[in-house]
Amino acid sequence: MSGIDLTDVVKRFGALTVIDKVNLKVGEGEFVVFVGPSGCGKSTLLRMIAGLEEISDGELQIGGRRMNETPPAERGIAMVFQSYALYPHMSVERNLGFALETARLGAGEIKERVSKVARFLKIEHLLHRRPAQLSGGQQQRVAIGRALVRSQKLFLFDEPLSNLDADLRMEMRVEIARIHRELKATTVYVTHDQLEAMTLADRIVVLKDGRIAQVGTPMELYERPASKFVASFIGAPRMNFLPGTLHRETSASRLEVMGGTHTLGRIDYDGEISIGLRPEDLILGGGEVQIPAQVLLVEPLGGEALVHARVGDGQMLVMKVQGKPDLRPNADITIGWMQSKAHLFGVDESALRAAEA
Ligand SMILES: Nc1ncnc2c1ncn2[C@@H]1O[C@H](COP(=O)(O)OP(=O)(O)OP(=O)(O)O)[C@@H](O)[C@H]1O
Repeated sequence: MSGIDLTDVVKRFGALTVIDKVNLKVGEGEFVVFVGPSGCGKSTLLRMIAGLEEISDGELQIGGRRMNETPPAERGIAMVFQSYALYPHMSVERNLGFALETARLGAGEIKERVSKVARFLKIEHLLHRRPAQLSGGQQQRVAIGRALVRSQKLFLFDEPLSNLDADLRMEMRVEIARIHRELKATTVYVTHDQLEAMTLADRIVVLKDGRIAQVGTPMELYERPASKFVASFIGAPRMNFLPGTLHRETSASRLEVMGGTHTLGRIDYDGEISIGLRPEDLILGGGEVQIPAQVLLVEPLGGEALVHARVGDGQMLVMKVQGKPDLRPNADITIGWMQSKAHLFGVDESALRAAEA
């Protein structure tokens, strides 16, 4: 039993509240990723689950048992940090087996478990090296191996890949996904990296100022962000925002944007809004709603390109298009979108939805 249950969990450092009544259930075997801006409390919350930070208020249960007062070593967790924290003077083999030595397992069993994990992570050929003789990716594999060797049911990762270059990050991301698929351990993972969050998570928890802004599957957060904050946080390049106005009428709403007026399904809201448009949902020279724009810059990315354009009185938009469009700076273009792809946010920044038909 390794599900996690956080109830009204609070963390204060002196007068500063950094985790503010968080409620969250992580199911057994689930992979949950914490994301949010720097300082929002991701690591603190993870460290509270690990027992490395005390819980000021509220309750933490793991596997249905209260853990607030339980020391880290007795929580049944394995943690992998950004800094690999390997022992520099020990071989990879001893680094992997050290926790088992301190748990007083016999030499035969330690050797067996270490070689099984080394085989699983494809680091058997490195067992006799010291950490300094390994690449960053290899060191991180050893750090993960050290967590695996203890056969815990709950894994906590704190930005484990952020010291690696882009290629290695991708390789290790695939590796972590494989480990989770095969071992099905409950996993909580903190990252800054969109791609890691979107590809690894069963559910993403978006934190803001020590509170949960939204919890959902990656696609739920991408397709139905609950607020402008979540919308701008999930997706790369970031969502564009244009100012607009909604007028509620008897059976429909009228949307004004950049001088044009459009009819939408009825939304129970009147007044100024922000229209959120993902770069990949903008259409060059098409769409139900179209606005004039001027090209600023085209960035070719290979199979696709980012077109930066100016609309209205100096507002900027980024559009993702397939191939390499033949557009010069200052060219006049039309940018459009389908109504169903526009995300509308009220002045309080929460998402506005059309009334169900
Ligand atoms: N020991 C401490 N004493 C006082 N304040 C702390 C302590 N540790 C963390 N904080 C504060 O708690 C808040 C949350 O920090 P935390 O490291 O959890 O954020 P984070 O979301 O993980 O940030 P980052 O993405 O930059 O790692 C920050 O405002 C931080 O300054």
